[in-house]
Amino acid sequence: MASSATNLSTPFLNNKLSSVSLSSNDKLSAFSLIFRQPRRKPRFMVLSANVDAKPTVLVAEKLGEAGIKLLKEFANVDCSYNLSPEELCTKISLCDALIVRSGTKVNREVFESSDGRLKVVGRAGVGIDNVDLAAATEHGCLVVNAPTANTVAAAEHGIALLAAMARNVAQADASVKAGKWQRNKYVGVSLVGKTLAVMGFGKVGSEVARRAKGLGMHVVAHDPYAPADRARVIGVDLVSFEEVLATADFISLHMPLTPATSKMLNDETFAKMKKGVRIVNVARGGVIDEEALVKALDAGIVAQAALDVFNEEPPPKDSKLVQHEKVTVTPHLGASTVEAQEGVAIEIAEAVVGALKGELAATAVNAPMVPAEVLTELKPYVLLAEKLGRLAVQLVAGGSGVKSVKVSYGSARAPDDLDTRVLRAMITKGLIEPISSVFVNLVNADFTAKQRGLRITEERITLDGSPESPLDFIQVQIANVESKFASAISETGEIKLEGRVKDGIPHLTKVGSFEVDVSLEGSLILCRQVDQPGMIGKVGSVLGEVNVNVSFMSVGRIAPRKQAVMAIGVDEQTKKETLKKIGDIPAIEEFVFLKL
Ligand SMILES: NC(=O)c1ccc[n+]([C@@H]2O[C@H](COP(=O)([O-])OP(=O)(O)OC[C@H]3O[C@@H](n4cnc5c(N)ncnc54)[C@H](O)[C@@H]3O)[C@@H](O)[C@H]2O)c1
Ligand SMILES: O=C(O)[C@H](O)COP(=O)(O)O
Repeated sequence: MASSATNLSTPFLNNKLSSVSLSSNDKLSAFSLIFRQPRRKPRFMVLSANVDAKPTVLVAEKLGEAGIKLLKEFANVDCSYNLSPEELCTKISLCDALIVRSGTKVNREVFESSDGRLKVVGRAGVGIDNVDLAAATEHGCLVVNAPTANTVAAAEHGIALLAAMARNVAQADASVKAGKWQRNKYVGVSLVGKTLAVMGFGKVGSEVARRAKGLGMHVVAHDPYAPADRARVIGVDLVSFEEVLATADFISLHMPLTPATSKMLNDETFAKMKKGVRIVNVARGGVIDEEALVKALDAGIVAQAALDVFNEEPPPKDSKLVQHEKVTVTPHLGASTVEAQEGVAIEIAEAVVGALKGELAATAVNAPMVPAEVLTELKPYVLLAEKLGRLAVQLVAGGSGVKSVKVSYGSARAPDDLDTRVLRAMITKGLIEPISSVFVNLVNADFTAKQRGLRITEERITLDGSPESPLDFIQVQIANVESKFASAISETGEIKLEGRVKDGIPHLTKVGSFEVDVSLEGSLILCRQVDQPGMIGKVGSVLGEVNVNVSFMSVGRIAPRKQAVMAIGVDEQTKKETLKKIGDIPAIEEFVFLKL
């Protein structure tokens, strides 16, 4: 038996074991974590579902009809466009899901106003810079997007702007409509043979590159995270930022807006560009310092720009950039084709409905991406994990303050073949929910634990044997606490519980140093007694007298006629008087009632 312990600082982004320190004050809701099989395509991650009522989905921006139809099959759909921030905050407390495009700011206030009801935000498009992801996570709200359906539309718009800019299409059009005929003024530049630098070689960037090659351009790309083989397949060289600045005739921007990309094109970088460079932006306005661009246009460093996106949308009417004669603009139309909008609407409606049903979400933005097959396999262990957490925390004596929890996973699988993030989230849920009003799910588990100062350390125990099942046992230990049930304290001084899955059902198999075997269904009474004949009968008849059904009983003892722990599974809530009667049985030394 070998063991290893790991401490990782970004647990949800890592596929290995980790430790986290974690709290919060949300409301307990009717939502629960449910795991189901994917319906059609492999999906990742799961969420919560309102099991009581038809959910309400607020669609705050225009969405394709096909998506609305899908939503209506499952939910009450409120299509309210052009809401003011105040109106959005007022409506949101009545909604389980919200669907937006890029025009709605889903900020912290929106999550706070939802008062715990909002469970899913669907971004009908790619960019999620208008959604406060940190606030969503803190409120246990899943954010999903529709990352693929508008890729081609955005790439086509990029190419449309590139060509229109090079040939002055918009300016010439306006001139002819104004009654002029200025053939000499609108002489353009050719694309063929020119160097196009694609910045951000992701979905849209690579489609732009593919098309630009078809136009005979020499295409290079800058993207610190792009795989070299993707570039090779398209026939594009990945180059440094400096090289882009020095060599590009055209620059097309396709990165997300992040702190690192904000104002990436600024006074300093414009100064390094090849004189007469032309810039296309269908990514996000914020990646360009707009004032710096105006200066670079005036100075002739930048010959022309074609912009679909702006720092502020819509931009101010008197924006120097928009009004600049060398600038072609469109009102954030990259994703706006009939085909893309139908596709995006379907993609986001499916993701939101799936998440509300508790299915796996392929496009979760703020939650771990765990493959569906892994989740399916872990399903019984997920229940076991939550129940062990739930039991362990109920064993802590009041005032002890749980700070440090160690979880050990015994498995014959290779160390990198067991993703424990979901299990850790469920143990966290079990540990926190019984002692607070916080609703914990996969999205906010680590965050909630950290907030509460709860440190969870994970340890992997590699066992010999068949790696067929993912786990042999899970152990949960709470250190530095007193217990209501002294027998739950192990030889090493922690509250210790161990559980296994038997025939698909979670079982409690160890309490402190005592081996027991009780299926974790209903509720549980643990008694410590002096081992002697007739104890099972005595406790059983006290419960029978008040019609409490015993589902399971198991006795674990150190040695015959010495101390023993009896674990009794009961279906019903057991009254205090009945528990007192059990405690009054002379051989019973201590007992505790635990809700599962
Ligand atoms: N105008 C529109 O209507 C429209 C439509 C679709 C997408 N978009 C925007 O286009 C952008 C790209 O979308 P996508 O679907 O291709 O996203 P994507 O995630 O597939 O690609 C983004 C790429 O940018 C790269 N990147 C990240 N940081 C970078 C940096 N500092 N320098 C260079 N590259 C960096 C990433 O590695 C990734 O490969 C997003 O900002 C998105 O919001 C706009
Ligand atoms: O990020 C995106 O998907 C695009 O910017 C499209 O935004 P839209 O949905 O507001 O058109």
